[in-house]
Amino acid sequence: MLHWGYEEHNGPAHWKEVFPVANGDRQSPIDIKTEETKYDPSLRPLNPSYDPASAKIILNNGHSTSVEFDDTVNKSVLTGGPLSGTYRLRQIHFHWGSNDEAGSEHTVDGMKYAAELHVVHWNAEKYSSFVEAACQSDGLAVMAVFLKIGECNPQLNKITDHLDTIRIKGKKALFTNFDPSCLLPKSLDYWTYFGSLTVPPLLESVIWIVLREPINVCSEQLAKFRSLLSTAEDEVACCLLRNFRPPQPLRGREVRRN
Ligand SMILES: NS(=O)(=O)c1ccc(S(=O)(=O)NCc2cccs2)s1
Ligand SMILES: [Zn+2]
Repeated sequence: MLHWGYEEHNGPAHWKEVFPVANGDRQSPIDIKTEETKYDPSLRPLNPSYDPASAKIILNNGHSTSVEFDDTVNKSVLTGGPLSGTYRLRQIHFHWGSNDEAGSEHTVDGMKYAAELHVVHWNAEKYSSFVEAACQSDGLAVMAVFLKIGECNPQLNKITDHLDTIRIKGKKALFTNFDPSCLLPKSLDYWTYFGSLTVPPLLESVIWIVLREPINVCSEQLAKFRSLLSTAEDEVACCLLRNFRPPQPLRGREVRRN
């Protein structure tokens, strides 16, 4: 496999050839079987606290589009929920499918949503860098939000309005004054479990926090993500039509809910 991606020749089924942890016992995403989740009274309310000035750039890295934040200080953080300590906001990004019938990474009783937002944080209290944290079992905390097809979402336009300026892999543009809380649903009720990055290097360092309430987006908004290119300037243009990893074996893990 040349470089990992989401096509037949380099997609999720091939990743284990370069990243053997793909067959590990705490891989993500998973199918959440709601009847088997366990209520845990020790779980606290989630407490996201983000400063819009922390937003820096919007980027097409060839695998997704992300908004990168200034994570040199504790200005945008997530505390509470299943977390002990303060996790610092690093970036947000999306996963989507080639049509509205599939696109989310986590599924709920086998049901696929149209897309999924990931809000990535790292344990800046215990570790001195993101990359160090990404190698620790409690290093990262990713909040996942399901996107379902319905009314257009004016907040999402803040992202999709910029996608035509970063069509090509590697392109980035200034992007500030953005608080990702605007993309969270009313309820912050969640499921939580121990898992991994859903993209190579698939490191098993993520405390997953999956919000139970989806947000609405419309088909036209999702279509804009599919026009991003997974290829750079000097390559034959190829659209990033889908970028979700399918659910992985639970391997006896527990999924708790608040
Ligand atoms: N789908 S997901 O939430 O699991 C993420 C995808 C990419 C993420 S990252 O930007 O944090 N880089 C991950 C890293 C690269 C090298 C060391 S860690 S997190
Ligand atoms: Zn992701």
